Amino acid sequence: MMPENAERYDFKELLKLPVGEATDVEEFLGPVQVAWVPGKGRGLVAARDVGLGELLFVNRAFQVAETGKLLEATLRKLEDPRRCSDEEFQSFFRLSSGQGKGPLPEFPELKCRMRRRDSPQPDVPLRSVNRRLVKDILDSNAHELDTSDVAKLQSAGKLSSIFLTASLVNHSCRPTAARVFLGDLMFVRAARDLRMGEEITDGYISVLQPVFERVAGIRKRYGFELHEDRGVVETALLPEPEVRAMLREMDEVESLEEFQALSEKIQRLVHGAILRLPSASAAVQQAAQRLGLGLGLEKLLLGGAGEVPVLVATAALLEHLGRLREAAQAYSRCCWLMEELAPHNAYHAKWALEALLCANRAGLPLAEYVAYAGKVLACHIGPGTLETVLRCQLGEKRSRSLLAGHSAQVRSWPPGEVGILHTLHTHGDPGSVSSMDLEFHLDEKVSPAEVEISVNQMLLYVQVRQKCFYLVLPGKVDGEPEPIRLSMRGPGSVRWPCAAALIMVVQRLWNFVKRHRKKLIASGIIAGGIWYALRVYLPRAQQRMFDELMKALQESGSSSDDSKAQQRSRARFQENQLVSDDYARKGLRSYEPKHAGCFKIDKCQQEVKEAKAKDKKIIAFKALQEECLSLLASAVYSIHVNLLLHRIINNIAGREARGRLSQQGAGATSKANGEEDASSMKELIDSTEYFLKEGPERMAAAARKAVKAAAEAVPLPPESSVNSESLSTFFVDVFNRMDQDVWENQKGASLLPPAQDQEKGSGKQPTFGPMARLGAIDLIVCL
Ligand SMILES: C[S@@+](CC[C@H](N)C(=O)[O-])C[C@H]1O[C@@H](n2cnc3c(N)ncnc32)[C@H](O)[C@@H]1O
Repeated sequence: MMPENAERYDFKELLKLPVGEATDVEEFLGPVQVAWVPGKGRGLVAARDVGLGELLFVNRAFQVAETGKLLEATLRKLEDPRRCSDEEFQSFFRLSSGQGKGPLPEFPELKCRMRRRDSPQPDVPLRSVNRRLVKDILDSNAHELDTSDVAKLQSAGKLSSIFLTASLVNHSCRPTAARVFLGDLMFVRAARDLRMGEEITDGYISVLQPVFERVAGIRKRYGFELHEDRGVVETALLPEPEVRAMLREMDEVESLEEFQALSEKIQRLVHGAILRLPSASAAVQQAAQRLGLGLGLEKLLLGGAGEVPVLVATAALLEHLGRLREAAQAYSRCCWLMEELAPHNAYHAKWALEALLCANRAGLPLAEYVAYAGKVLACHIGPGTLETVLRCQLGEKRSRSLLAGHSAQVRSWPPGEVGILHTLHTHGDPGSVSSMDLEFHLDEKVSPAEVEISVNQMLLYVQVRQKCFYLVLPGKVDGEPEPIRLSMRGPGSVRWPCAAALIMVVQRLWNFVKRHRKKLIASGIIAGGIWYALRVYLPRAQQRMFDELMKALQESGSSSDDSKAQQRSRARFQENQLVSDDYARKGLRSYEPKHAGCFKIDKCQQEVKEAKAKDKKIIAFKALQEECLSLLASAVYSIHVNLLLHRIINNIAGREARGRLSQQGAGATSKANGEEDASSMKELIDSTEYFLKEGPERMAAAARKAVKAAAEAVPLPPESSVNSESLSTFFVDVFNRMDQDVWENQKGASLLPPAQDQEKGSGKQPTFGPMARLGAIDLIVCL
């Protein structure tokens, strides 16, 4: 890795090195020389005009060590002649030990040094070294190496180092140089265009802080006072209490909206400050003029009012929320500020990369973002390093597709910013302005019709849409300057605004499609599925649901009809029951005396009374008991049979006949069924009449027989006492026997008139008609 000239360093390899790693790479000394700088001691200046990004020098660390161990490591190296040459030893002790710590020697000679190998001679005596002095030199000149990890390629631990040439670089709150650490080397480049003799400066502390914090930080850490034009202007225009209030608010802000609101507040504060410039003291105005400010004044003041951390937080939050287009713009705006504050330092490089990556994810056209990030990285690390850094971050394939077709053409403003860059040339004496040429580079989103320009005293206002820019003129304006010659340049072609806009839209669409091919295909399939579901499946499903609903409604309607019919039929049935029970009661009036005449209760009582002997009395008693129980059983059974026959006639037989009628349809009743129903009904009516006339005797006989048989199974008094349980068993037995006699054995003759016994003489028992019989059995089971 021997550089033939300044740009022959192999950055692909250098970028892979861990921070602080020793290298064999040759140092480089470019267009720089040592000079006295008023108020600062020695410093490095440009030996000729230098272009932006030009390599100024490459310096190898004299010593690298863990932070906190640098002093010991440096002492050991200085003491040992095998490791530290006399020339290096002398150069080290020519370094500043801090302001006011003794006179500075003449300019040390700048030279390139090869990496020194430890000498093999074993017996060289060690040097004696002033520990205190070494400590002071390190305090004034040491660098921490943990800011170089821009590309996130290297894991920078907490390492400190001391460089012999780079230690001649003074601090500025508007640095002119950018440095990066690669291995044990420091690369220093021009961060702006430099004129011959212009000082090469670096930021010892963060120059993104307000002036009072920068002053205090330098005083505390390096022990010298800051006297700079930036600080003078800032102190005069930005009142410290107002900036402190902003900083306090910054600590309390929690949401994106609050950050955005705070950013707007800071911008209002800064715009108010700029308007105060014309009424500021002559010293402040001269300091502003020396800074050569145009838009830079706004940027510097925004930096001093704390806009950068607010903007970085806003960008990070937008990125986190997936609002990538806005995030890309916010990072671009950070870069826009850095152009003035600390161009091409590690932060600037980081935010240029973030803007590019967000724009890529947002599907924005990348040409400008690539060009800008390429420019910033070229000035921060070296030419062509964007590709290497992207490859390490995104991988070979993605970085290649991101960079495809984009030339690394260097553009001098951050993309994504609705704004203008300007070069301002004035003619006439300094101190008054009567005519000027202004050249605006508009970005493609701005047309000249959207730009308004007005001049007032030292300020020239340029209003682009909602944004206001202030240009501080190098002298007072005498009246309205005439003529203002304005030329517009840049990609914002206004000749064919519609066509240009259309082409831009198509281009963006095409880029988007190319980038998100797979997602678009998947989205198309999903959208097709949703369309099918909505247009085809949904109407079908709705129709099916509608049909089912109608069916359910019909069913519920018919079931309610059914239940009404059931209610009606039940009411009719109950009414019929009442009617038939009434008939049954009337029938019993003639039945009762006949039934009573069938039982000889009085005679049995008499026999009990008349019996003298105990056993005869018991026999008489048993006969009385059987007669009474038979009367009871016969009476109950008769009542039931009587009710039963009437209910069968009025309800059951009638209902069965009606049911058959409705099943077959009105008027469709078969003749055979009709005749059968009529003959069954006649059987029942005849049976009822026969029962009421002849039944008492037959019931009494059946009851007596059943009681006699049951009394043999269930002992009765006086042999045994009875309780409700034994009585219940007894009567169940009695009625079962009566059932058998009357129904099951089909000795229906007891209930049937002799005329019904059609097969009389045939040897067969007479029976009920099948329908009447079924109904009767149902009813008996219920009873
Ligand atoms: C790293 S040295 C820079 C070179 C130093 N001027 C010299 O002559 O060796 C740091 C010292 O330079 C001086 N210095 C650097 N920047 C300065 C500044 N902006 N204003 C005043 N003194 C500065 C301070 O004395 C500081 O301690």
